[in-house]
This record gives sequence, structure tokens and C-alpha cells, in this order.
Amino acid sequence: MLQLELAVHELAPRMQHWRRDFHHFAESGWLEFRTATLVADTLHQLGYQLALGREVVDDAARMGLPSPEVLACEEQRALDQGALPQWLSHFSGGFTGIVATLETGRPGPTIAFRVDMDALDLGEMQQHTHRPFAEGFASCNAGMMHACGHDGHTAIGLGLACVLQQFTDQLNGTIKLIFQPAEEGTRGARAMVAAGALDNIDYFTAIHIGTGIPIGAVVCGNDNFMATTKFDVQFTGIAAHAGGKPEEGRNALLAAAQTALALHSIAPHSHGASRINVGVLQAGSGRNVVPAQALLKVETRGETSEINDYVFDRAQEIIRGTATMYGIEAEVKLMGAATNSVPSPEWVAFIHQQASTVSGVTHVVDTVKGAAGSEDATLMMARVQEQGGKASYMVFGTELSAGHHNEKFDFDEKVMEIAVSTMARLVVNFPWQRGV
Ligand SMILES: O=C(O)C[C@H](NC(=O)Cc1c[nH]c2ccccc12)C(=O)O
Repeated sequence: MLQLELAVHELAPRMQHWRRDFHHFAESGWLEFRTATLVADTLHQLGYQLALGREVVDDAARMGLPSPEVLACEEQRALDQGALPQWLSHFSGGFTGIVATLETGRPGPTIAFRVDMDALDLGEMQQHTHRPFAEGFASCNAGMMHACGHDGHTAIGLGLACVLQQFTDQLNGTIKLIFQPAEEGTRGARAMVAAGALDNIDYFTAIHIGTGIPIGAVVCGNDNFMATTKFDVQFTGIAAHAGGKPEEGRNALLAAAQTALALHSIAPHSHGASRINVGVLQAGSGRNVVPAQALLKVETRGETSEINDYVFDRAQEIIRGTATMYGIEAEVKLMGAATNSVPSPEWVAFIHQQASTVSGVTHVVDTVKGAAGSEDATLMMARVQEQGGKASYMVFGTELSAGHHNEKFDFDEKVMEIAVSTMARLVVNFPWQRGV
């Protein structure tokens, strides 16, 4: 296996280059136009078969899409920043997903990996104490920053593509590399699942770097993601003269405020953890006008889908109730979704065994306890498992300069070699003859 490690080590400068390039030109969810064209071009040159855009992203299942104006403007921005025109038409309109397939021509299962490509809606710290700024690769796109490591994930996906291509002669079956848009807000995976991109996969692994785990530590079957639903509520009342004819108004601001308080008082569930958060409340137009419009941005979470559904269903009752109470309309729009995950034990055991042999890996565990976020790769895992496949979610630890989603976020790039070595090993050392 020395040969594999050597190959990965030789790729380290290219991965660093990709990562820093993606970091510099950070693009948030559904706007990964430049990133996607470069990814597609690299994979094409490596000889992968590509399924792009609408082939792998279902239009109707996309959630939390920016407006057509923003999509058009960002597409032009991407072109100005070096997006490759020959690939861009596939992704136009926010269809920024890619599935790259390596057919070995020999019988065997289909093994798939998923990485995500989107940045966050966050401005990056532009000060010399922040390494990306000091070394000239901080985001040049205002309000968009890779503060969760997806620039690293994309570079890892490309690094893995290079290594597997070099080792094709030793492989069987089919390898698929899935590059997903819009993970933040859990918006993109559902559209790729709906397009059938996760069908007929036997072994599936999604990855994340960081998450508070030190470099050298690897989690093989992360299982603490919470099921989540993201939704907007648009309240529409009636504007009126606040002094002269207040009784003619229907107050959307008060309905939204009442709703926010009531949502946060939903009773917890005895079967496990639940969450609710009203993250945004915008309302009103002027001091002396009865507010006719209000917007809430809300998320519910649950340790299981059942618990999340319980919170979500209660939330809908509350919204209907406050709308009635204030005599106004409330329109709920789904903006994101993910489920909890239950990694397949046999696949986790194989990953554990392989990860333990990677140089630079010092600590291998199956799961970690503790506060959980959410991940829409769980929808992909569920799809693979529904069809009889095995699925897992891996985390590769790395030192962070600040927490995820912070404007000073940066990570130790050494993790990219560790991740690619481990993932490549899962394929190269796959027990082709006996299955796992
Ligand atoms: O729900 C979302 O929008 C996804 C987002 N996902 C992440 O932040 C990834 C994530 C999940 N768990 C952890 C733990 C630490 C860092 C990052 C993560 C979250 O939970 O808010």
C-alpha cells in the first residue's frame, strides 16, 4: 500500500491548489457555477463519464433556491472569475450537481462517495492574522465564504478521482463520485436523490472534515445527525392607517411575533432531543402603517425523523392558529430537509479496519457523542439503504483556526491527504471476491 500513499502524497500540492482556488472564489448554495465547471473539466480530463446538471438535480425537488435574478447575476460573476464556458450551460439556472462515473469494465458492486461544494452566506475575515487573507486566498466574493470546509471536500473529491484513475487496473465494478450543491441549509441532496443519482449504489460514504475532532482522528460511522426541516412562513395581512383606521388593518407583524414565541414553547418529546429555532423575523414597512407583511425563517430538528415530524407538525398547527387569530394568511414554504442517519454496521466495520492502516491516522472510532448538527447526505444514505445498499458517514479530524461557520475558519490541509488515502483504500482494498 506504500504505492497508494505515495500517489496521494504526490497529489498534495494539487489538492492544496484546488482547495485554495475554491476558497478564494467561494460560491454559496446553487451558485457553485465556477466550482462546478472546474470540477467537471478535471474529471472529464481524467476520463470519468459525467452526468451533469439536470441529469442529476431534479428541478422540482430543489429547495431554498436563490431568485432568478441572483442566479443570472452570479452566473455572470462566475464567468468573469474564470468559469469554463464549455461546461457552464449544464449548470445554468442553479443545477450545480455532478456525478462522475468510473467504469472498470469488470463485474463488481458500485461504490460511491459524496462531497459537497457550497460555501456559506458569510463574509470572510480580511485581516493578516487570518491565514487565508495573509496568504492571498481569502474569499473575493462578498458575503460568501468557505467556513465549513467544503472547499477541502471538493479538493478531496478531485484528489480521490486522480488516485482511483491511477489504480483503475486494480479495481472492479463501478465507482461514482458525487459532487453536491447546497448542503448548507440542507437544500441540495433531496434534488439529487429525486433525480435518481443515488439509485443502484451498493456502498456509499459521505464525508466531512473538522467538526471539532483533532487531526489524525477518523470517525467511521457518524450517527448523531439530527433530522431537520427548514421552512419560511410568509404572513400577509392588510395594511391600514395606524392612527385613522387601525380596525381595518390585519397585523402580520404581531402574528409573526406571536408565532415566534409560541413555536419556542412547543413541548419537548420524551423519546429524544428536539430543537426549534426562529432565526429570522422581518416585518413591517413604516412606523404609521399597520404591518401587512412578515417573514419568519424557521428550522425544526429531532433526534429521529419522528421527533422532527412531531415538532414540525406542532409548528404548523401553531402557524394556522396564529393566522386565524390575527385574520391573516400564512404561507409555509419548504426550504430544506434532512433525516437522521443510521450507518450500516458491516460497512462501518470495513471502513474502521481500513482507516486504521492509513499513515497519519492515530485514532479511529465508529461514532462520537455530543451536540449534533444536521446533514442532508443523510437523505442519500437513506436512499441507498432503502434499495439494499450500505451507507456511512465519515468525519476526518483536523485542527481549526476557529469554529465552523465563523469568519476566521481555516483548517490544517494535511487532512486532505488522510481523507483521500482512507477513501481510496476503501476502493482499492475492497474485498471484491467475498463482499462485506
Ligand atoms: O442544518 C443545516 O443547515 C446543516 C448544518 N450542517 C452543519 O453545520 C454540518 C455539521 C453537522 N454537525 C456538525 C458539527 C460540527 C461542525 C459542523 C457540523 C447545520 O447543522 O446547521
